[in-house]
Parts: sequence; C-alpha cells; structure tokens
Amino acid sequence: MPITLAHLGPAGTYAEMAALAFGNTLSLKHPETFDLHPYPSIAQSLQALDRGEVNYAIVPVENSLEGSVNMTLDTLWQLKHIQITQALVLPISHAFVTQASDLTKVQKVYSHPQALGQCQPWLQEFLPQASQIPTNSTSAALAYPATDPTTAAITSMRAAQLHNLPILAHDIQAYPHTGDAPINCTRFWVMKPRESDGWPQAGDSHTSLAFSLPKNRPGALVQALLIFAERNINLSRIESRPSKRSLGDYLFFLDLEVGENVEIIHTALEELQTRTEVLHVWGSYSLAMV
Ligand SMILES: O=C(O)C(=O)Cc1ccccc1
Repeated sequence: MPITLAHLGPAGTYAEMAALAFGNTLSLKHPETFDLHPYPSIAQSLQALDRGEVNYAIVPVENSLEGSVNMTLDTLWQLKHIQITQALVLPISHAFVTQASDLTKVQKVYSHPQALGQCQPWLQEFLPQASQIPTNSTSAALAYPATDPTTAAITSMRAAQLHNLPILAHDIQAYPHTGDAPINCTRFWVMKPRESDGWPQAGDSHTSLAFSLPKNRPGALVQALLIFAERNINLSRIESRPSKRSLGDYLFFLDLEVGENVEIIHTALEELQTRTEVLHVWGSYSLAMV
C-alpha cells in the first residue's frame, strides 16, 4: 500500500513541494511508494488526517516575511488525533504568471494571502492599479490567468510550468533588489496520527504546544512563561490567536528549543499543566532544510 500524504492543492503549491521532499525522505527508509493527496484547503488536509484517511498531512505554519499561517493554528486547536513528526523549511520564490503582454494590462492579481503579503513591495511598485484577490492556494489562482489575459497569479515557477502558463517576472518577493534582499522561507509541519503525548525524547530539537489560560487575570501569561525562563528553556516562537470565546481572550502557541536534557522540558510541561486551562502538546521533532 502506498503511503498517503495530504497537502494543500491543486498541483504546484509550495505545500506540495514540501510533501514531495518529505515523501522522498520516506522512500529512502520504506520500500513503499507514496501518493500525494491534494485538498482544497489547509483545514481539509488536516481534517483528513484527523479522520484517519491519510498517513501524513504537510501544512505551512510560518513564513519569514508574513508570520503565522492562521488557518493551520486555528484548525490544529480543534483536532485531537494528530501530532507533529517533523518540521521542514522551504525557500519560497514567487513568479508572476499572466498571459497579458505587459504589466499595465493586468487588472486583477490572484494568490494565497501569504503570497500576496510577501510580494507587497513589488505589487505596490509595479501594479498599483490592480486589485489583489485572495485564493485558497497559490496554484488555485492559476485558473484565472488561464482564461483571462487581464488577470495574473502569483505562484511557484513549478506551478506555472505544470499549468503551461507564461511567467512575466520572477523572484518578485525579493524586491527591492537593494542591499539585503528579504529572505523568504516557510516552515511546514509534517503531521501524523497521534501515537504519543508529544513530549520530547533525545534527538528532538523542538517541542510545539498551545494553551488557554484559566482566567483572564493579570500575570497569568507571565506565570506560564516563567516556567520556561526559570529553567533556561529558550522559546523560538510565541504567537497568540483569539480563542473565539470572547473579545480579548487568547490562545498561546509556543515553540520550545529542546536541549540535551529533555527531562527539564518534561518537568516544565508538568508544571505548565497546572497553570493552564487546556494544554495541547502538538509534538516534538527535528527540523530539516529542503
Ligand atoms: O498556496 C500555497 O502554495 C501554499 O502552500 C501556501 C503558501 C503560500 C505562500 C507561501 C508559502 C505557503
């Protein structure tokens, strides 16, 4: 039976590239082949894994220019049966895809909100006249320039080639080209069915978790964070998301750096359990560059 990998589709997304990279590492260890399963949204790819319909789901989590992918964090909070097994960092280079003969003819630009965000300096400079329209994924945006030459999509070069559409400009996320070009990379999580508590073991480099606090009182977050500071545990990310229960009520998403001594993290997590209302440990894993 081939191993099945869910990702945001259709063919040509960055999530698919990350899934291919992960699938290739799997093929080195397993005799089975792998099959890619594209879904129309990040939420649907995670839900398919949570229902046990696929073996893995590969989802974008965070981008160096645009920050967190909220749909991933918000969906994870709802799901109970999955955990992180690996993180992958993928460099992101965007192409501007259109059948228009020049930029002045383009009235609408379609792409995933992260890609539109990453290309703002270029879009403001060269396409101030065009409206920017979000789509579920970068490659889903290609449906528009495929049929209408007054529209364009921002996608990977690979997606443009797969769909046989012309590229009018490339590397548009790296604008302006002066001094330090912005570094655009996205971190993906490879999720699998939950088989452990997700607490770290020797060899893991990061632990990711999220919690809600018992009540909205002064110092509640500081008390939770002190658990890590007092043990010299470094946080590599902290992100808040609305709990959707009431205005001003938040969930906190943390990534911890796991050192040599995993026991320190275990005692910190035990104490964190006593200071939080709901605590999800999404998993402990290592980070690979693609
Ligand atoms: O739409 C895609 O291709 C994705 O995989 C989401 C995304 C969009 C932009 C940068 C990184 C990931």
